[in-house]
Amino acid sequence: MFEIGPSLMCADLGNLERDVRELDQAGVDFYHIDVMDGEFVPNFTLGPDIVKRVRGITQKPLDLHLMVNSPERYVSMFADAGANRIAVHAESTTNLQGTLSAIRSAGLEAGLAISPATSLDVLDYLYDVTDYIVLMTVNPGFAGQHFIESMYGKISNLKTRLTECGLDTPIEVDGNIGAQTVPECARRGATRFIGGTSAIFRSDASLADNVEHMRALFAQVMPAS
Ligand SMILES: O=C(CO)[C@H](O)[C@H](O)COP(=O)(O)O
Repeated sequence: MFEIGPSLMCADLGNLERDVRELDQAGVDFYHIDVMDGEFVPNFTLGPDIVKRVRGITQKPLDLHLMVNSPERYVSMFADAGANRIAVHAESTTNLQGTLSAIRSAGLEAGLAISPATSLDVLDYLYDVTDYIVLMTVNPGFAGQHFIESMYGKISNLKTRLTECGLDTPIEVDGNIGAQTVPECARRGATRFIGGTSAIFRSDASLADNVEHMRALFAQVMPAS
């Protein structure tokens, strides 16, 4: 029921293959790959060549978070590189509905990424083209930030809206997801957890141990998970 997706922008990029193989062994559920263009957010991260390389190492789903302007330009590029899911932000395109539909038409799952200050109303006419929601718990752009406390209430509100619509759309939380935040996010309805610098890529333990610690946090919420 709860899934772990390591955020590869936080991996040791000089040893990416080693990290992915170790995380595969540890049984993570998918990989989260952040794509930034230095315009939509003030940072640069990973691109199609890295997606292709990771696709050659693992069979797990590749979950892309596009923090780029006009992401519709890149859907087929990332589909060809081996992505399984692509999430985009409302603020990044003038045709959000069309972009989500194009992601689906390319055979991928379409995700709506929602920044901390963006209202959940953005979903109102998009439920039928949205396969999952990435609820950002920090402002997009950088790893290692503080969790924005008001996002707990936002997760609950989102869960309520989805339930009222009879939907079980996965809620993915991203940003400072770790020991302090996982249990409360899970209690409020998040089911996919992006593990970055706070959870998976900590230097004080092995990747496998960190995955195990995350699973232990889920068990606090739902002992049978
Ligand atoms: O999307 C992101 C930043 O925009 C990262 O995936 C995310 O922040 C993970 O890193 P951390 O757990 O250190 O916050």
